[in-house]
Amino acid sequence: MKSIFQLLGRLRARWRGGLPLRYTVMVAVLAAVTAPAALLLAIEQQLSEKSQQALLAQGESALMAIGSVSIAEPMWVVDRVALDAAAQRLLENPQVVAVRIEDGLTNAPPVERIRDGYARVLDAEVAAGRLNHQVRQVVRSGENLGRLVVWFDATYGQGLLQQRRSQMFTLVVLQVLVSLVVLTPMLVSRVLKPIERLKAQASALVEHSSEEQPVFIWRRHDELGLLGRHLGQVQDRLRELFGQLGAKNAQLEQLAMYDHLTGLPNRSLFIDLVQREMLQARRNQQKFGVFFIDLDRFKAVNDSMGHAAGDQLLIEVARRLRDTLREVDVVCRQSGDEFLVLVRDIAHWETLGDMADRILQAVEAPVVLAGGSARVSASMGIALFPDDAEDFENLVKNADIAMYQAKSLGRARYSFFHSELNSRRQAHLELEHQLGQAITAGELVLHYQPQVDANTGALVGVEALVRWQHPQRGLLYPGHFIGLAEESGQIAEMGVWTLHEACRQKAEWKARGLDVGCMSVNVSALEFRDHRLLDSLQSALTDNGLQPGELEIEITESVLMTETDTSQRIIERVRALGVGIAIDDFGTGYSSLSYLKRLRPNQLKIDRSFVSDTATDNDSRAIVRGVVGLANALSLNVVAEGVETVEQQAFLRETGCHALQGYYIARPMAVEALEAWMADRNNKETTA
Ligand SMILES: Nc1nc2c(ncn2[C@@H]2O[C@@H]3COP(=O)(O)O[C@H]4[C@@H](O)[C@H](n5cnc6c(=O)[nH]c(N)nc65)O[C@@H]4COP(=O)(O)O[C@H]3[C@H]2O)c(=O)[nH]1
Repeated sequence: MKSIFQLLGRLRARWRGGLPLRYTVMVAVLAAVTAPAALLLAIEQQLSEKSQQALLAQGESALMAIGSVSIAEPMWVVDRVALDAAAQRLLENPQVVAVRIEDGLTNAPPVERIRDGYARVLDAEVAAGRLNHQVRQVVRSGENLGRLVVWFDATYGQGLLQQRRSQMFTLVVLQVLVSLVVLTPMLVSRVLKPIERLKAQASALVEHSSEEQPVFIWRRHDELGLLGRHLGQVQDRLRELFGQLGAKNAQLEQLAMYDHLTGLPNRSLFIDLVQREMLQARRNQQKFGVFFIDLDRFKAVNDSMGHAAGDQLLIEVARRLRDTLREVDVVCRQSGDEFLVLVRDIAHWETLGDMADRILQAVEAPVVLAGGSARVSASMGIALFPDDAEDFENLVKNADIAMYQAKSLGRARYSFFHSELNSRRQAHLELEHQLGQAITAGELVLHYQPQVDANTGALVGVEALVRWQHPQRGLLYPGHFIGLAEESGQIAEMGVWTLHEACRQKAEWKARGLDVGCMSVNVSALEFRDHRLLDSLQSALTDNGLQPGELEIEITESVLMTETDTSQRIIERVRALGVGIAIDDFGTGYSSLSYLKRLRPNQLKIDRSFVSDTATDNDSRAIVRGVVGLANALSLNVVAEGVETVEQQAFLRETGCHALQGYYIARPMAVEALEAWMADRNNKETTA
């Protein structure tokens, strides 16, 4: 019982939730066919019952009338045989159960005819309502001859009705069946199947995927056909949109997972790959390495040759890294000029070292760029899983620390991670942070190194060299922080300060009648390409009232020789301000004589390395002679840097070098020391 209720409950829920359409249509067809038929049947029953009764009643009356007339003559002549035959005829009527003819003229016994089985039960059946009996007087010529009594079967009508009912029912069932047989295929083919097709078409739309879609062709011209065609159009449009979406998705995935410049995996994808590698390495008890690669001097190339060249360089480096590594290794561009490499499945430490060497060599080969060729190197840090760290962040952090170690050891090399490197890296970061505050805190100072006339020894200029008076570490030289400032971009602010301070000091000396000659200020590659340089120079000159020829900027040869058109434009503007140009470290880069002619600097500074070797190395002597000859030919001034000995001084004098700078003459000095040095020389000259 309980399960029946449950079933009913489920059916009700199903009904509420909606039957499938084919069942609904079948139910509707059944209801539409059977309900009118059933109604018709019921009404027909009602009507025929009433009309049947009336007909039977009429039939009984007619029979009584005919019967009484037909027996009147035999009664009159007392013909009992004829009476008996008449009674027998009446009994032939199926309604009639018994007939009695009573003679009222004679005392003759009545003529009786009773159907078998009713002989004794007539009165009881009448009492039970199953028989009707009717009495009719037999009259002839106004004389009452007797009575005709007939018992009729009261259930006779019911039987007829029942028979009629079954016939009607059979007809209705036939009609229902015929209707179903005719209607069902029609509904199925004209409605249900198209709806099923529409459903399949709509499902295909809902489950739209990139896979091949079924094609639905509609030839019908009714509403369903129209709907199908519309769905088809929607499907086509969707297919088109999905196609576009797929292409966009692929594009987005590429953007999200790969570096757009180099096409290498980006950091997100790299993290994913390293984390998978960790799972596998743990399972198989394997090791793998992570290289942290940072390009040395990339900033200088980028700043001096422009961003397009920088991009070109990165693309080339990425290609070389990819070519150098094995198929199984992964190289990713982490940011800017930093790359990460996942070196899978390593058997020995030496494997890593060999790979690192190959990478260093590959990166160091010259790269031909649009504005000339450039050379960069790489500093690399190597951390090993699981020895150095067991999670991605620490693994990369430790490789980064090792990379800094490689950088501080002189760049263009690799270094393995060791935990004590942590503290050095911390110190480095700390220094970078402190440098940001050093300018505002007034911790930067300038020292000045004299430049003297090679022949007379007269002071012709001073070079301003920056120092950092660190509150804890004492006086720091540029080697400790210029690279840091270039990497962090703080060099721009530092450059502006240096320029203004050097000009201020020059103006102060001038005001006090001290002639230090031309003031030379170093300008880094980044500052040289910065459009603010000209404003900075202009304001430094006007703020301090300096005249043309009193200020000179030193730019390294490599900076000037890249993007020479731009360099030339900058130099022309600098010159227009009355500021001189000296090419620093001359001879160390690739000098092109034609560019030198075009750029026309005021002065060449022969690099210290050549000067220091002049005592022992014939080549260096030849180079110095060559540079001096070249400068003379182009009417440029030549300053030799790093003069440390009297022999070097003598040689340089002999070559025709114009000015000398170096420890032999004087070290870079603070303002007071320089003033004392000048006073001392003046005293000596006076005494001499
Ligand atoms: N061994 C030896 N060295 C000598 C001798 N004579 C001079 N020097 C050193 O050589 C460097 C000359 O400067 P530089 O080539 O422009 O090279 C400079 C320059 O490129 C850069 N620098 C210094 N000050 C500034 C600055 O204010 N701005 C920029 N952008 N760079 C600066 O830092 C570099 C190093 O500067 P310092 O450490 O001051 O080192 C100075 C100076 O102390 C010598 O006889 N023997």
